[in-house]
Amino acid sequence: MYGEAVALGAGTVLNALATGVGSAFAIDAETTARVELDDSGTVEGAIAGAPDGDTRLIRRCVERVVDRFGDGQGGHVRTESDVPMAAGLKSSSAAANATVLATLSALDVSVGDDAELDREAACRIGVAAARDAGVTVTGAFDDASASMLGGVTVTDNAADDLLAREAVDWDALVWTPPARAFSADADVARCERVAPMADLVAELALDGRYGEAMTVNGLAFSAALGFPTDPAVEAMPHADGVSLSGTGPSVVAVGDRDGLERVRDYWNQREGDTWLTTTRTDGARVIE
Ligand SMILES: Nc1ncnc2c1ncn2[C@@H]1O[C@H](COP(=O)(O)OP(=O)(O)OP(=O)(O)O)[C@@H](O)[C@H]1O
Ligand SMILES: O=C(O)C1=C[C@@H](O)[C@@H](O)[C@H](O)C1
Repeated sequence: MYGEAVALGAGTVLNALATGVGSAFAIDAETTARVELDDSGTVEGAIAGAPDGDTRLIRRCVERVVDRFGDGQGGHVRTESDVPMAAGLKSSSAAANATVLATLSALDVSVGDDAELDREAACRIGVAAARDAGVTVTGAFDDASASMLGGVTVTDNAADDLLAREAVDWDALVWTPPARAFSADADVARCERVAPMADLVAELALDGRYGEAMTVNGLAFSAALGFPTDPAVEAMPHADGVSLSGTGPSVVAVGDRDGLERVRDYWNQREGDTWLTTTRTDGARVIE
C-alpha cells in the first residue's frame, strides 16, 4: 500500500502568535512525502538530508490517518523537501500536508471537492498532528491551509476557521539566513504584546491589502521576536510588501520582478540564501 504526495511552503502575511488570527501565502517550494503501509503496526519516519531530524510530526500524521481510515496498519514515511526546516517558510505544514495526502492515497481514500474528504478537512488532520507533536503554537492553520489549498489564506487558528482565501499571482523574493528558529520556541508573550498591530494587519489582509498587511506584520514581529528590520527597510522602496516570515528568520518580499531584483542586490550581500520565486495557487496534490 503506497502513496506519494507534494505540498507547498509558504510565506507570512500575519503571524498568528499574537491573536490567533493568521495569514499565509503558498510559494513555489515543495515537500514530497512517500508512504509505504504494512502490517507491522508501527510507523517509522525519515527526513532526506536530516538523519537526526525530528520525525514525530510525520509519524503522527500517518498514525492519525490510519486511526481514522485504516485498519491498524504501520509502515514508513520518508520526506524530501526544498523548504528549509525551521526557517519560517512553513516546512512543518508542508511536511504534514504531504504526509497526510500520501497516507490517504496509500489507503485509497480519495481527496477533493466531490470526494470522501476535501483538502481543507485533510489539512486539519495535519494540524491536529502538529499539535500532538508540539511543533506549533496555535496549530498554524494559516500556514497549513495556504500550503494545502494554494493562494493566500486568512484564518482563525483558535477555531481552525478559514476566514478568507484568494488565488494570488505574485513574484516573491526570499532571504533565508543560516540561523534556524523553531516555532515552538518562539516568545509568545512578546508576540501577544503586539496584538494591536496584529489586529490592524488582519483588517488590511481581510480587505485584500496584503502588501501593506505583511509589511506592518514584519515590523511588529521582528520587534517582538528580536530580528533585524534592516532587510525589510532595504526592500520597502522596491517591493509591494515585505515581512519576517513565520517565526523567522526568513524574510519574504513580494512585488514586481524588477523591484525584487533590486532588493536581491541588497540581500545577496547578507549571509544566507536569497532566491526569487513565485506564489502558487494550485496547492498540494497526490502524485500516486
Ligand atoms: N521535511 C520535513 N519532514 C519531516 N518533518 C519536518 C520537515 N520539515 C519540518 N518538519 C518538522 O517541522 C518542525 C519545524 O517546524 P517549525 O514550525 O518550527 O518550522 P517552520 O514550519 O519551517 O517555520 P514557521 O512555522 O515559523 O514558518 C521540524 O522540527 C520537524 O518536526
Ligand atoms: O506555530 C504556529 O502557530 C505558527 C507559526 C508561524 O508560522 C506563524 O507565522 C503562524 O501564523 C502560526
